[in-house]
Amino acid sequence: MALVDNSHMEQVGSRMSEATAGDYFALLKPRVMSLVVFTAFVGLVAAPVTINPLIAVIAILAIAIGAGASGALNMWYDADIDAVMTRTASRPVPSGRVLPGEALSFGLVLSALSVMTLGVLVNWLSAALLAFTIFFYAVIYTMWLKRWTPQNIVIGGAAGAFPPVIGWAAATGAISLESVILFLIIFLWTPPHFWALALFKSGDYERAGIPMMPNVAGEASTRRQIFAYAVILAPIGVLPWILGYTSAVYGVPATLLGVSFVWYSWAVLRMPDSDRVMKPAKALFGYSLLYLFAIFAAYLADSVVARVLVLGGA
Ligand code: HEM
Ligand SMILES: CC(C)=CCC/C(C)=C/CC/C(C)=C/COP(=O)(O)OP(=O)(O)O
Repeated sequence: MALVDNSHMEQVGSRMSEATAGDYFALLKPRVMSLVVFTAFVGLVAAPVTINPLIAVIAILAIAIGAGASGALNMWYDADIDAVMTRTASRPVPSGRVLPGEALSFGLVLSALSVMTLGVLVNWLSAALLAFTIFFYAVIYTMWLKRWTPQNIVIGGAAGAFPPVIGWAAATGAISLESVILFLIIFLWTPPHFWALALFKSGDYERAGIPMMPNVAGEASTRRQIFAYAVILAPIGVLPWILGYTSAVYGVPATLLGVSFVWYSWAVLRMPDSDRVMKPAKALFGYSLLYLFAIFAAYLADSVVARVLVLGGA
């Protein structure tokens, strides 16, 4: 059930907007999706096969376009709530630069294009996973969970965790335990990543009527849950090393990154209730981005080192 009025999203006749290319680019959520695409790239490169470089480039481009398309569909549907949140009010649709119908068509065309490209030129398992991920983010998360339950980003976060599995499937045509662990890392990372931000942006979500955890369960409970996810995430991040999938090139940084994640989350847990500046929450949000980039970069470095060693030994 929508908590806010959607009526302003009606398109006026067949009027065209005067959107620029930059507005369409913004519909792809390029900053967030750059990290999403990086995790897909790592899944593709770390998979234990040699993939044709041209096919690899096509696969990554298709995943990037599919991820962007899901962002455009999200912005089409969420225009009503984006309009009342300070962080999102100037996005292309709520600001009127792109009409809702244009954002919807853009998202649908790019979704179809990306899935078909992956299916025809790479393989149909990765295409099916991409289609499912777009559907999960644009429909299950955006149209349903986000406005309905404070567990929205726990369940919806699965969409953001799929890209390395898609990359892996593009390279191998299969899903393996190793790619499922990469999924788990992002899945467990998402709640602290997002709730840290929600703690210091809770006013925005309250105004928009979105049931994010701090508004529903309160700040103290959100901080405890952030800490719990961090404590589970830290060892799962080291699992690829423990299971022998990687060497210390990944294992050592993953351990340090995990310990630091728990440390930042501990600071959020210990934050006094009266702290209105929320420095620890802002620090954790920033660190969460560094963590995900660095742990996937370490995974990539590990697989490159392993290949070089194999080549050297051959
Ligand atoms: C349901 C899951 C997620 C939610 C609700 C969420 C939410 C957010 C929000 C609200 C922001 C604030 C800034 C903005 O709008 O640009 C943000 C920033 C960011 N998120 Fe997430 N996120 C999720 C998953 C992910 C995933 C899976 C990734 C990457 C793998 C990611 C990467 C980023 C990055 C890179 C930024 C910084 C963007 C910037 O500098 O503007 N997020 N996230
Ligand atoms: C390959 C593929 C399809 C990847 C998709 C990956 C994915 C689901 C990323 C989610 C990241 C994200 C921007 C969440 C924002 O949630 P929000 O919409 O609640 O945030 P907002 O308030 O900033 O719009």
